[in-house]
Amino acid sequence: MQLKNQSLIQPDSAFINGKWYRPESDQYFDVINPATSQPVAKVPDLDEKQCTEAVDAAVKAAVQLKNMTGKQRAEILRRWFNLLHESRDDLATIITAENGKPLAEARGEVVYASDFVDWFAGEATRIDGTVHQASASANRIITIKQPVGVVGIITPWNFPAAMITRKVGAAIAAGCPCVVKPAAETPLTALALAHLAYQAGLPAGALSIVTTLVHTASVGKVLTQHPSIRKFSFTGSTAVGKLLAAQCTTTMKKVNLELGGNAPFIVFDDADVSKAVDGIVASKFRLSGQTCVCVNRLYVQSGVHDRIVEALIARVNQFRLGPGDDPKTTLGPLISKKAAEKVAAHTEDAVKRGGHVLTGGEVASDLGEAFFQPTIVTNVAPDALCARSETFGPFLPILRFGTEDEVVQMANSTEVGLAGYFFTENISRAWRVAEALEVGMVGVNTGLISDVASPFGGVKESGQGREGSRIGIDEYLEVKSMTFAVNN
Ligand SMILES: NC(=O)c1ccc[n+]([C@@H]2O[C@H](COP(=O)([O-])OP(=O)(O)OC[C@H]3O[C@@H](n4cnc5c(N)ncnc54)[C@H](O)[C@@H]3O)[C@@H](O)[C@H]2O)c1
Ligand SMILES: O=CCCC(=O)O
Repeated sequence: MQLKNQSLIQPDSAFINGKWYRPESDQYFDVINPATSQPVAKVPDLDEKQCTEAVDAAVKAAVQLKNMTGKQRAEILRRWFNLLHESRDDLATIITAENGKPLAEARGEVVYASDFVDWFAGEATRIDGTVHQASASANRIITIKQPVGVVGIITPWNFPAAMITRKVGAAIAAGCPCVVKPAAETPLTALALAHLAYQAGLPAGALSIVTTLVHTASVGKVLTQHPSIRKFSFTGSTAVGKLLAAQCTTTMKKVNLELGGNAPFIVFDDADVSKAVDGIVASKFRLSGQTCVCVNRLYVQSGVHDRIVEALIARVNQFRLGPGDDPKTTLGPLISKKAAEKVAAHTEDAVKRGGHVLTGGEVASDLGEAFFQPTIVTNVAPDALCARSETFGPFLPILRFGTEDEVVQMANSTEVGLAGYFFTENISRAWRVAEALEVGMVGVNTGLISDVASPFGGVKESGQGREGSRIGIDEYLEVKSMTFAVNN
């Protein structure tokens, strides 16, 4: 991989205790480029012992980070932000090589990821307490906020930079060291981020990157069960999140879970059709449909159904499917062959239940095993697999509906609730539906809701807690109340 700054990738190394770490063992795993199915690098397959070393280093760093002022931590974060910004082309190249997303999207992710670092640099200087009126007249009560302690973090492959900085930026701002296990598909971005964080002046041990494949479960046990880790933060599927949250109960860690979604997108008859189509395309096809907030089910009211479908087909047929490093590509591969097979299975199931494939519908095997054609299916049954669970691919199932009550009921009929979207020009309906949707985040007349300033998180089985925004730092802080007796 050709980079301007070749030091962002070190051969065969992880990053532990402030240094590139090359273990003596011969256990490594390949990082695969999804566009070619070929290896782009190999990284160490670290085990629970090496993860524990990273935790021990973090325990030492905790004292140092806690004793810094918020302003000092903010200065480190600002320098990190500047380095991320200067390295944005290289970081985008690394993201595209291991994740597959088109370079333009990868650059966008670097901006999004570094914005979290900048944002939390600001929050580091605003960790304030409160004053309370005591019930007993002799007492005075104040609160302070203190860092929760060492944080264990596990992240997915779909945003190899942003899913890390959204957590680590907040944790460092609060004064908490982090031990991160990135997804085995995308460890290189995580390692480059850590290298730049130390160049920015992070104390040794404050951020370690434990790369692993074979030892995923045992490393996960260290991060969820080690008594010195006080907080565990996870982004990934609901199934894995449930397992890891259960492991955390043995030591009663604070837990933050950002899990799977199944976002409904509703277009009412009174919507601006052209804006709605823009919103659907932006939300559905970002990262080839592999984001937790992507539209998973599109509900269109009968009066505008045919116009919406026609406009969507025209837009989808303009996509150029190809490898992410080709500047002409507008839609990249999925993360793996298995991911493409899942989209094929959802297509097949929808068709079996009466769905009509209007465009796409197949693996684009001429390009590679992880490419799937952008697909639109109409007449989808409410009980189809794609309506009940995340497809995580460039597959748009369309369901027709009649009334507002009916569609809100269908939108809410899932066990998850991360994002939901709708388009209407009726202000009363906008309030009603926004309040009625059982999700953590709503897009009203927009398909793009991700913003560092907006609290990110879900309800029901989509998780617990909120990341980003001015409340995201609270995930890494404990409130301590102090009662002072003034009349002895
Ligand atoms: N809510 C959010 O903010 C958000 C953001 C991005 C992705 N997601 C969700 O993530 C999922 C896609 O990501 P994925 O396929 O990487 O999810 P995943 O749950 O399979 O993996 C996520 C991480 O968990 C690790 N992991 C898996 N099994 C483990 C175990 N037994 N012990 C320890 N670690 C383990 C993986 O190696 C990876 O690092 C989707 O469901 C998506 O909606 C949610
Ligand atoms: O995949 C989920 C995270 C996407 C985002 O933060 O916009």
